[in-house]
Amino acid sequence: MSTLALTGGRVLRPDLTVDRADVLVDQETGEIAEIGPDLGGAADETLDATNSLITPGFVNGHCHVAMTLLRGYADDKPLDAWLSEDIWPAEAELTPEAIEAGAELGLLEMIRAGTTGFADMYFSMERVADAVERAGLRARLGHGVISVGKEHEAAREDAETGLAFAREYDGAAEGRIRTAFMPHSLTTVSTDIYEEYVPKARELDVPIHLHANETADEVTPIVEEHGVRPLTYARDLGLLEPQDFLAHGVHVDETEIDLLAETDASVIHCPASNMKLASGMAPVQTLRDAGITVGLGTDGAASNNDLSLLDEARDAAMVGKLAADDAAAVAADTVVELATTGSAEAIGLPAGRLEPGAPADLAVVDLTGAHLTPAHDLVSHLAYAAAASDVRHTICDGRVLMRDREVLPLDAEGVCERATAEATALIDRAES
Ligand SMILES: N[C@@H](CCSC[C@H]1O[C@@H](n2cnc3c(=O)[nH]cnc32)[C@H](O)[C@@H]1O)C(=O)O
Ligand SMILES: [Zn+2]
Repeated sequence: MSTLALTGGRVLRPDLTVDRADVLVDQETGEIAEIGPDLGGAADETLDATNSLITPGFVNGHCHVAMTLLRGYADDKPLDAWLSEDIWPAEAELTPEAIEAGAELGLLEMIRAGTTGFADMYFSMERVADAVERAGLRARLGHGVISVGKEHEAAREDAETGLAFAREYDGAAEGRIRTAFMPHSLTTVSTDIYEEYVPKARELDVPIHLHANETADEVTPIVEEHGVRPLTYARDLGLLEPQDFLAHGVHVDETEIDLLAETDASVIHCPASNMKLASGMAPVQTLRDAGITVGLGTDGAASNNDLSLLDEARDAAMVGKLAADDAAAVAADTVVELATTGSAEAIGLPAGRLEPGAPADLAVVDLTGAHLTPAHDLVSHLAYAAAASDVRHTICDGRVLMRDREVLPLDAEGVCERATAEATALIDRAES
């Protein structure tokens, strides 16, 4: 077997305790072979982890990775106006080449932030899948289906594209890519499309992922049109199976929380996007207390405006306390779990865990920064003080994706140049 050893560091165990140990990775299976003292000697390749913490790789439960092209293009507006006045007109000019360039930029950023897995909803997803295959991460990918503003046949075609992608790409990139059927939201996809396509997605046995209960403006029309709360409507459409996951879940009432707990569907909390678009605050502590699986997502870079799960963890803790009016709510260990195993479980990808036999999806965080000194509690540092730029090495499926801040599978300079050129041309087309 070919082996990789991470030596001289500390490891964050699944019970969130920390101790000094080396980690030996079997690069053929992509799994952790052994954790213990002095494992460097016999390994084929070594990564220095001195003064560093080895953690499970971070998992981004909800993203639109190619939206890096629109980072900073339109800010400071609520969801409705932001999408309809700025984002959708610009997205109408996207080409498959632009999406691939934007996806590569996002993947570069994610690797540099210690992210090893993510869920993504966008279009031209075969180009996103190509970029993921090259970059080496794991992903749950789906074509975002929208019917609003389209003739019925055009909406059906969009849904067919979504099904075809889910069918053809599940298991791609040696199994690192999994798929889902991804209707955009409960208000942007019509009831008849749901009625026709949810059963078809079930036949493929892929999860369903959608935006739900993100803003108060989305709740009212559903209650008015269907006479029930959005998640009751979703359940009636067959949308809340255990493998399904919803982005946001900000405006959920008690009956909807009960429904999520009963059905076992998961919620991806996106605190930065929710704060930036002033959508509201998800009741994260209440969702967790109800036994609901909660993950953490950045959403797209245009509503965040970065793709760092460490930032997101800190935001989740801060806003979670405010929402619960309780400083003890959404504590440090909770957000570290949300950013790793919580997201992985919600989106149905294997999670990195510091134990033998687990996938070697790892991030190595440099602890020498002034902002991480002293080191009373490393879980606290991950939750409240560490930044994406502290991540030294990133490993996914046993392969080193970043070594000492150098991203190996991608040419960082070329990726940034291409993305800048595509983003500039995109905005020129959108505004001409
Ligand atoms: N096939 C669709 C594409 C949908 S992709 C998913 C969409 O979600 C949009 N989006 C990004 N962030 C959010 C959010 O927070 N809420 C709702 N939609 C979002 C994103 O801009 C993109 O248009 C089409 O032809 O338009
Ligand atoms: Zn989104």
